[in-house]
Amino acid sequence: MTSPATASPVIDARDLRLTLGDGGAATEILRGIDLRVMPGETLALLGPSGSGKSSLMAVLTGLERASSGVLNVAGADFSKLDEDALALARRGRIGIVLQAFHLLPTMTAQENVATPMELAGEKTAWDRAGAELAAVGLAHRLTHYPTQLSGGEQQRVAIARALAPRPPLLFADEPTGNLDQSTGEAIIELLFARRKKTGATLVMITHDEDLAHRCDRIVRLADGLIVSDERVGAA
Ligand SMILES: Nc1ncnc2c1ncn2[C@@H]1O[C@H](COP(=O)(O)OP(=O)(O)OP(=O)(O)O)[C@@H](O)[C@H]1O
Repeated sequence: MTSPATASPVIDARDLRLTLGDGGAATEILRGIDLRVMPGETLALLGPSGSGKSSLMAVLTGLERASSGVLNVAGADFSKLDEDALALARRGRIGIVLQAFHLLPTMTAQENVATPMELAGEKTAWDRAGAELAAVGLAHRLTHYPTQLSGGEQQRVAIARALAPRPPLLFADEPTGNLDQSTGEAIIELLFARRKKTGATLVMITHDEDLAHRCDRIVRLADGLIVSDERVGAA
C-alpha cells in the first residue's frame, strides 16, 4: 500500500472556475478553487446557502464542466474530457449519495443497485448488489420497491448503490436532509462505517457543524472561494 506521504491526491483541483449564464447574466459561481484531497480522507464542505458547495461538487464529480482550471480526479484529467468522456470517467471512480435518494421507482432495491453495474458490464453485478445491500442491513428487503421502503431504508439502498462498484471517491450532499434525527444519525454511522470498510475518500456537503467535525478535514466556502481549510482529527 502506498504511504500517505507519497500517494497522489485523489482530487487535485487548481484554479477551478465556473461561470454560468451568458453576457450580462453571466455569473462566476466558482472563482478560483484550489483543493487537493488525499486517498482515504474524509472532508466536509461547509458554507452559507449559495456559496457554491453544490456547484463545486457538480464539477468535482464531472456532472458539470469547469469553465477553466485543471482538475484531476482519481487519475483522470477531467478538465480535458468532453461530456461523453466525463460520463465514462465517472463510472467506477465516483459514487454519489444525495439528499433525495433518486431511486428508480419501477425497480426493486436489488435492481436499483445492480443495474448501474450491469450497464457498466460488471458480470457479478447481481451478486455484488445483494452483498452490498446485506452490508447496509437490507438483506430482507431485496425485492422491495422504493415506495415499500422507509426513508432511512431508501437512503441505505442509495448508499449501497454508490458503494457497490467500489469507487475510490464517495460524494454525499446533505445525506440526512430528508430524514428525522435518529434515522439520520443511523445513516451517518452506516455511511462512515461503510466508507471505512471500503477505504473510499469521502467528500460530504453538510450544514451540520457536529457532523462536519466527524470528518478529518473541514473546508469552508464563501462566495465561490475556499475561505478556510482546517484539519479536525480522525473520523
Ligand atoms: N444555472 C445557474 N445559472 C446561474 N446561477 C446559478 C445557476 N445554478 C446555481 N447558480 C447560483 O450559483 C450560486 C451557488 O449555488 P450552489 O447551489 O452551488 O450553492 P450552495 O452553496 O450549494 O447552496 P445551498 O446550501 O443553498 O444548496 C448561487 O448563487 C446560485 O444562485
